[in-house]
Amino acid sequence: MSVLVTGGAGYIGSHMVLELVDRGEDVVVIDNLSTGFRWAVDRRATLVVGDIADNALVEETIRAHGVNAIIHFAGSIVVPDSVADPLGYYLNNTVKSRGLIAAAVQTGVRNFIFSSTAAVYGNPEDNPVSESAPPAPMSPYGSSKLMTEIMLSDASRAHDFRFVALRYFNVAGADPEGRSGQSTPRATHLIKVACETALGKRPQMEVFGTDYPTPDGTCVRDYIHVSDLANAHSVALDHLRRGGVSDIFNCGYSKGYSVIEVIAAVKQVSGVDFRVLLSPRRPGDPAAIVAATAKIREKLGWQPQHDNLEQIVAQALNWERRVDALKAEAHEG
Ligand SMILES: NC(=O)c1ccc[n+]([C@@H]2O[C@H](COP(=O)([O-])OP(=O)(O)OC[C@H]3O[C@@H](n4cnc5c(N)ncnc54)[C@H](O)[C@@H]3O)[C@@H](O)[C@H]2O)c1
Ligand SMILES: O=c1ccn([C@@H]2O[C@H](COP(=O)(O)OP(=O)(O)O[C@H]3O[C@H](CO)[C@@H](O)[C@H](O)[C@H]3O)[C@@H](O)[C@H]2O)c(=O)[nH]1
Repeated sequence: MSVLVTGGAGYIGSHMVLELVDRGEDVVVIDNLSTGFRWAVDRRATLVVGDIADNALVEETIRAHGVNAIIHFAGSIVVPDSVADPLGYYLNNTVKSRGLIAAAVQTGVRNFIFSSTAAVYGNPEDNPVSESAPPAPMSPYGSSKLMTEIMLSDASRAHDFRFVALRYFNVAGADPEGRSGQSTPRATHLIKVACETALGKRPQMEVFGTDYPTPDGTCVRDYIHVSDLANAHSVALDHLRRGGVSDIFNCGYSKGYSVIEVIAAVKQVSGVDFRVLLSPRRPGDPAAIVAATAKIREKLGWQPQHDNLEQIVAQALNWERRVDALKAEAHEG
C-alpha cells in the first residue's frame, strides 16, 4: 500500500515526501515539473512525470502502486497571477482536481488530503479566523480552492470516500536537515524574496502596500514552518486511516507578523541591511489573516515543533545559500 503525492516535486510536496519516507511509507509522486524539480523528490520515492489531468496515467499509477491515500498538492499558487489569469487557475486547480477526485472514486482510494488555503476566507472580519467563518475568497486562487473543497465534500457524501482539507496559512522555511526548501525561480513569497535580497540575488525588494488598516500599515500573515505543515498531513493521514470523518482544518500558529516585521527578522538573522522600497498595494491581498488553530490541535493532536520566526528565516536562508549550486549540479547530472 502506498501514498500518492501529487505535486511532490514542489516546495511543500517535497517536504511531504520526506516526512512520509522518513516514517517508512511507500510513496509515489505524480508531478508535471511545471514549477517542481526532479531532484527535489527524495530517491526513496518513485517519481512519475505527468499531469494530474492525464486520467489514464493517474489510474494506472494508483493501481500499479496499490495507492490507498492521495495527498494532493499539484496546483498553481500565486494570488496575483490568479487575478490576471483566472481561467488558467480554474483549469489547473479546480477542473484538474475534479478529475483527480473522480479517479480516486473510480479506483476505490478512500483517503484524500487536499492543499487548501487561508485565501478561502478572503479578508476576514475577525482574527484569528476559525474554520467555521464563512468563506469569502477575494481572488480567483481562493475561489479555485474553495470549489475543490466543495467537490470533495459532495463526493464524500455520495461515495465511500473521505477527505481532509488543510487550509494552509503562509508556508515558509526549509527542511531543518537542509534536504529541501523553496526553489521556485522568480518566487513571489515574502520570506523567500527577502532571503534572496539579503543574499544579493536581488538588488532590492518591495513592500506592497503601507496603507492597510493594520498596526504598521503593512499586511499581516501567519507564517507556518513547512515541516510542521507536512506533519499536519501525517496526522490527518492517520486520522483518515483510523476511519476518521471528513473535515477541514486551519494550519498556522495563531501568530500574525506584518511585512515590515518579517523583513526586519530577515535583516536581523542575515546581518544584512538590504534595500527595501515602499510600493503600492498588490491586487488580491487581504489586509490581515491569522489562523485559529485549536481545532487541528484538539481533533488531530497536531503539535508544532518549529513555531519560531527566526528559526524559519534562518533555515530559509541556509537553503537559499545552497539552492543555486544544487540546481547547477542537477543540470550537469
Ligand atoms: N506556499 C504556500 O504558502 C501555500 C499556501 C496555501 C496553499 N498552498 C497550496 O499548496 C500546494 C503546493 O504549493 P507549493 O508552495 O509547494 O507550490 P509549488 O509550485 O512549489 O508546487 C506545486 C507542484 O505541483 C506541480 N504541478 C502543478 N500543476 C500540476 C499538474 N496539473 N499536474 C501535475 N503536477 C502539477 C508543480 O510542478 C509543482 O511541483 C498548492 O496546491 C498550493 O495552492 C501553498
Ligand atoms: O516581495 C514581496 C512579496 C510579498 N509581499 C507581501 O507579503 C505578504 C505575503 O505575501 P506572499 O508571501 O506572496 O503570500 P500570500 O499572497 O499571502 O499567499 C500565500 O499564502 C496564502 C495563504 O495565506 C496561500 O494560499 C498562497 O498560495 C501563498 O502564495 C503580502 O501582503 C504581500 O503583498 C511584499 O510586500 N513584498
